[in-house]
Amino acid sequence: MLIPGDVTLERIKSVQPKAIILSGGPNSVHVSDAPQLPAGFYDYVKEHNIPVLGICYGMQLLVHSLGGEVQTVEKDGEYGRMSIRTTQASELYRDETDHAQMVWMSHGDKAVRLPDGFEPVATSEQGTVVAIENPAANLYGLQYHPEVQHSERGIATLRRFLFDISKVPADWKIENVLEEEMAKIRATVGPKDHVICALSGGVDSTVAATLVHQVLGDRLHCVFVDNGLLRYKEAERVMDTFKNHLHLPVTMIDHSEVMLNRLKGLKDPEEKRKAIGAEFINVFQSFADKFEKEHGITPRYLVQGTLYPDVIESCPPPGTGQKHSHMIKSHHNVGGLPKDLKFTLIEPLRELFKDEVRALGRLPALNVPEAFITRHPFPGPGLAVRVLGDVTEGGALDVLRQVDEIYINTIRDFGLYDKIWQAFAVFLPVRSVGVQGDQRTHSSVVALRAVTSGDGMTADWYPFEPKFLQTVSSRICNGVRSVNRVVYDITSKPPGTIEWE
Ligand SMILES: Nc1ncnc2c1ncn2[C@@H]1O[C@H](COP(=O)(O)OP(=O)(O)OP(=O)(O)O)[C@@H](O)[C@H]1O
Ligand SMILES: O=c1[nH]c(=O)c2[nH+]cn([C@@H]3O[C@H](COP(=O)(O)O)[C@@H](O)[C@H]3O)c2[nH]1
Ligand SMILES: NC(=O)CC[C@H](N)C(=O)O
Ligand SMILES: [Mg+2]
Repeated sequence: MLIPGDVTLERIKSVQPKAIILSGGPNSVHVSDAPQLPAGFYDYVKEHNIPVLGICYGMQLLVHSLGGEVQTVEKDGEYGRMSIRTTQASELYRDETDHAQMVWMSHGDKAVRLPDGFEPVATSEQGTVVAIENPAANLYGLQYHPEVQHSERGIATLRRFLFDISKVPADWKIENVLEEEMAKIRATVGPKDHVICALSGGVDSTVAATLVHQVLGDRLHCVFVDNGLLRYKEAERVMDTFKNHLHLPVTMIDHSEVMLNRLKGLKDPEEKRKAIGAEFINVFQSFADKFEKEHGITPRYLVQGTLYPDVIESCPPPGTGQKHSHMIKSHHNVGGLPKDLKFTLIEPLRELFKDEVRALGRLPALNVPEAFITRHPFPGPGLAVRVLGDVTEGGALDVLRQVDEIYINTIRDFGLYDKIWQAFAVFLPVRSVGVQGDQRTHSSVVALRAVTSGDGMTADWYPFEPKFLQTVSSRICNGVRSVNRVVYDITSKPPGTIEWE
């Protein structure tokens, strides 16, 4: 169970935890309103012998609150990939002494003195203490993120903490999520209610729509919006696949003119995201109004394929108590929603990550075709977050469509599509000098991005072979007249994000 970091001890007691994980967060323990442990926390966990694991900020909080010292480092922050090594036998790693692994880090503070009773059991290449434990008190800390896919043995360490040290039963099953979410929909939506589903052709909304459709049947009305920010021939392709493979009734609404007019002149990524979120809702509202006129019933519910990362990265919604997390970017379907939203949202995937959604979609009960399950994610704001700045300037969207199509086709030609989690091109708001056919050119620059990931929360850049890069670069410059330079993005997340805006 997830509960906010600033709850009372009574709230913690009410869930009768078998183990407690204190998560990471953007604060430093030295900031005055940083999340603290409630008074009496250590007495409570000691009395009930509840193991506690602090991750990143959580570990720093353990160290700080128990009398150790945490310092903010000026240089040598650790963001992204880092090698660590266990230094002695421990409870967390059992007898794995002197064992190296690659982990993912994201911190600028570190523990420089440990509280009494704690031992350092692993350190990073840069000498930072990255794992600590006090087994007698059942307290553990990891400075890196074991929960992310790129931490090699992270899941094994979490399993060790939860199932061996804490003896928590391993009974979470994706099948249970399916049943619980279907039951929630049955309990929420009345027998005569009609529901709209925002359907994009992506994995998440397709799985969400299939799940809701099983409960509501023809009272579900799927709407696919052509927002003018889609990829090359995307609208035709999506409508075609729905018709031929999924057999869900979908209405396509062309909103591209309104959307592009609204985006004219907008340069700030957040302003763009908010405008797009609002326009999406305008489309669903008009659809609901029209439905009411025709059928005398107002659809009051809106299904979206929102995932947990969309929620974490967006401005924390009011009332969730998540005041300590930072807004990274407003996902159009969460932080980009207008304040006066008239729909009640149905988001059956809201607490899941992408790999879990893929597993859900593959369950025989849903049986979503593999072509949907394995698609690379494509963000709702589409090419608008890949044309940096004003998307309506200088034909950038068209150039990007052509470049993206060549890039993805080349990835397919090289048999790499399923090895890459997401790949796309970015149109940069700069021009570079080139020479083509002995003529000077002053033309566009595009960046290519390809990442590996499991859930989109962290990512690493994909190490293409030189042969691929040579081929794709010449195909793009030869095939798209106004591009004379191609660059490849070699930034992991963190410190970058996957999209550029
Ligand atoms: N063009 C669109 N038309 C209608 N709804 C959309 C569109 N794009 C996005 N949405 C809605 O916004 C939600 C979030 O978009 P997002 O891109 O994260 O998910 P997805 O498209 O379903 O899956 P994926 O992440 O694999 O692309 C979608 O699940 C869907 O409900
Ligand atoms: O539907 C979406 N609406 C959005 O506003 C949005 N912003 C980012 N993304 C997708 O989320 C994943 C993580 O992206 P970032 O590292 O850029 O935050 C990547 O898969 C991104 O493509 C979005 N999807
Ligand atoms: N990811 C985190 O929990 C970061 C913790 C803290 N803000 C740091 O930079 O050290
Ligand atoms: Mg999408």
